[in-house]
Amino acid sequence: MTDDVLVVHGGTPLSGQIRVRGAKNLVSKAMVATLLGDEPSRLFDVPRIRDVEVVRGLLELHGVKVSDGVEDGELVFDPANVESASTDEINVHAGSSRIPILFCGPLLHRLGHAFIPDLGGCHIGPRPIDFHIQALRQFGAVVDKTPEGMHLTAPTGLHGTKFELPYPSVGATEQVLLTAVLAEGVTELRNAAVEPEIIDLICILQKMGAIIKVHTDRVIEVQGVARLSGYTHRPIPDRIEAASWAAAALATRGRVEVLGAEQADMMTFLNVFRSVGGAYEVTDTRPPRVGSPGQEGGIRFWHPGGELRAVALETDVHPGFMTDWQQPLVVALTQARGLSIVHETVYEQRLGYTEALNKMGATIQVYRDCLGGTPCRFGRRNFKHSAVIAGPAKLHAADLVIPDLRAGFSHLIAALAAEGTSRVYGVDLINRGYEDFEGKLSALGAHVERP
Ligand SMILES: CC(=O)N[C@H]1[C@@H](OP(=O)(O)OP(=O)(O)OC[C@H]2O[C@@H](n3ccc(=O)[nH]c3=O)[C@H](O)[C@@H]2O)O[C@H](CO)[C@@H](O)[C@@H]1O
Ligand SMILES: C=C(OP(=O)(O)O)C(=O)O
Repeated sequence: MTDDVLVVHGGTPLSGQIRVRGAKNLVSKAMVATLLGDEPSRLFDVPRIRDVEVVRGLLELHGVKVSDGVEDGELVFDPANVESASTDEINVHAGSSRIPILFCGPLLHRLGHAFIPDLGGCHIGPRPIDFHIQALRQFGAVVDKTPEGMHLTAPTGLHGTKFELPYPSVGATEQVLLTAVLAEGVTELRNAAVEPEIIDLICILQKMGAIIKVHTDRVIEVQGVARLSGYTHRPIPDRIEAASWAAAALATRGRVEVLGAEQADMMTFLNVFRSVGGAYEVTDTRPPRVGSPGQEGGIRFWHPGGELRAVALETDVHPGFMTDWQQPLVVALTQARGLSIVHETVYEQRLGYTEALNKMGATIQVYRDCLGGTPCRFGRRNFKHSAVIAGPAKLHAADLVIPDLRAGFSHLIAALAAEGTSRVYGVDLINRGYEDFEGKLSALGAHVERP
């Protein structure tokens, strides 16, 4: 742990330009989808993050040849020789990411069996996989949970089914999509998640030859096909990373242009950002004309001076305010005048990181009640899932230990906004979802160093 520490000299506004590439929460799934094709696939703008390494490792273990393409960030996947891998080899990746659960359908289609290691991901609630397992069983999979991981077979193949999600889970929706596309017959999924990353995954599957209809009211219908080809795809940019840098600009009273950020995927965040008192400008996103270098677009975020305003917000499924935007934004809310209220309705335990902010001088109280909005699933279950943030607070330096990905980035923002020198331990965790965050911090003029 001692060499996994970043020394942050706070108090300098972040200023400059950085670029975001393909979304962590799409790219990893796009990589899994390559298993479904009988031809190579090509994915652009793949960020160098830990989750991508984990999925690449798992694909390679299963015989997919992964190679670099011509462009920086381009990967080519050849699934011609998909084969079984040993449980020991697969278990090397146990606990490292949530994506392995999405290998179930594709491996069952390609091999007739699958082994899934224990999942990782952020510790922000119990994160059960009951919807995944129920759906897979309905498709015809036999699921056997053992102490070493999960074994699956499909003795009579996978067949289309009707399934209604108790909650619009992103992962379970992707599980159904990745299984239904090659299943025999029609699948109807009700109460599906419709996050932009899911729509982009549907675009990829459609490019491969899938027939997927997105109806109104969260209903998705998939008509299974006998084979899928490869795809060529440029993924949607990472809207969580973009919002994280926006929050960092606001908390440090700085100005950051996030090249690649897409307005359409961030509308809800932009509304809140403006309500708090942040300013932004969507920069030119027109595609370059043939023969001209063109201008890469993005969104410029800045603190316009004066005081920030408290807001009340509630995290929700798309098109609501993303839960993954919550932690970075709360740091900026510690600087807003008045009482801000944040009601976390997606995860039971995503407010633990506020203790560290309080240690730095913030005043944040967490409550078990559903504050400021509609009662949610957690209100009667005794989870501290609402926060009241009193501001503005003068943040001071502290020694911090990063608990998870987004909380980790929020600790970093707090240290940058605070006066004095903080030591942030466990920063390598941030590499799971933020490409070259240290390089980007330096590009934005942050004073950070490895001891
Ligand atoms: C790799 C990835 O894309 N991660 C994202 C994905 O996570 P992930 O796909 O894991 O999140 P889900 O949308 O599935 O989870 C939402 C809620 O549903 C619950 N649930 C989910 C599945 C299940 O079988 N049973 C169940 O009860 C979860 O505990 C949680 O309370 O969507 C989340 C919600 O936008 C984001 O925060 C994560 O960044
Ligand atoms: C919760 C997150 O990711 P994961 O599902 O990979 O843990 C996140 O990206 O904020």
